[in-house]
Amino acid sequence: MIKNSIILENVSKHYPSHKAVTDINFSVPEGCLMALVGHNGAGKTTLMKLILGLVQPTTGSLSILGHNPKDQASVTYRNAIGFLPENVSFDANMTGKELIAFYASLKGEIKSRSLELMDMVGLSAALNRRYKTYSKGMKQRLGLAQALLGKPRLLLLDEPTSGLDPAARQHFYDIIRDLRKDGVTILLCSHVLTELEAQTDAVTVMNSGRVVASGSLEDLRTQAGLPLSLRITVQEGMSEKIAQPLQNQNATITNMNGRYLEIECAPSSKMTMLRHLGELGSIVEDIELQNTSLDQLYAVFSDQRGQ
Ligand SMILES: Nc1ncnc2c1ncn2[C@@H]1O[C@H](COP(=O)(O)OP(=O)(O)OP(=O)(O)O)[C@@H](O)[C@H]1O
Repeated sequence: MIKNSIILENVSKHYPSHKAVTDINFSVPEGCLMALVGHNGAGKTTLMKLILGLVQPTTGSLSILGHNPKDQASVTYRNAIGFLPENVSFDANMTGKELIAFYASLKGEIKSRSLELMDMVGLSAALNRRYKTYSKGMKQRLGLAQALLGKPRLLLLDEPTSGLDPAARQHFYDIIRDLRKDGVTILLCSHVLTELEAQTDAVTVMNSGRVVASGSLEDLRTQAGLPLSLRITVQEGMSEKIAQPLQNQNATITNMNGRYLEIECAPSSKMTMLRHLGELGSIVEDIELQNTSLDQLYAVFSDQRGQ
């Protein structure tokens, strides 16, 4: 049976001045990477705070690694949670080595492991430099090393790649992949949808404090109902000849020249369309299926108000 590391049932957090999140339902299976996306102020950080037990829900219930964050009697499970906040900040005058040693001692982690983590995030050469001399990307990487102390089973990462250059981003996702191989569950907030697309198992889209869509990219593509795009390469001069038969199959031609046709069709008629193209034999030289990107899906769902 699939175990869920995070379960939220009808969770709301209403402040006197603002309804931060309303009636949230979603779960994250063990070992899954769930991306949480939404406009500024959509409620993503509030959800993370609820999961961490830093704020209590106005209504609804949460189960985090099998525990209710409200339950003060079972705080030890929190050692299995790592958190990287959006704006990491540490004591400016301490060195990286001193800082990681301090957080390691709080988590009961041995010193050698903290140095191993600093090496993993590429900060070995900066161990003896003061935090205030670190670049934004280095600060972020120190934050990640801190979040990984104590071998967490659940990681909450709020905009983890902000300030990282492309190589450091790549390195960050390499670390994430290794953690996932070990079964770590990850909830990651980000505005950088293009880089998330290849990394996530599932996406939850929030808008105005509500979940407007949640599921795998495939689920979201189905829910969005956007047409499927195909780019077809044909023998020179043959595009016009096959345009009409394709239109007869309910395809819409969006672009065409002698060698190429771009068409859109309903996702449900994908196989019919592919079979039809197969029957055209050697006229068709190549077919490229263009999946709806997370950016396009986000545009669809973020325009919707919560359900
Ligand atoms: N303690 C609070 N009291 C009142 N309103 C709050 C409080 N905390 C958050 N809010 C409001 O709740 C809404 C959701 O905030 P939250 O920080 O969760 O959004 P977010 O999706 O993380 O945004 P961002 O992407 O900008 O970080 C915002 O309108 C915010 O002003």
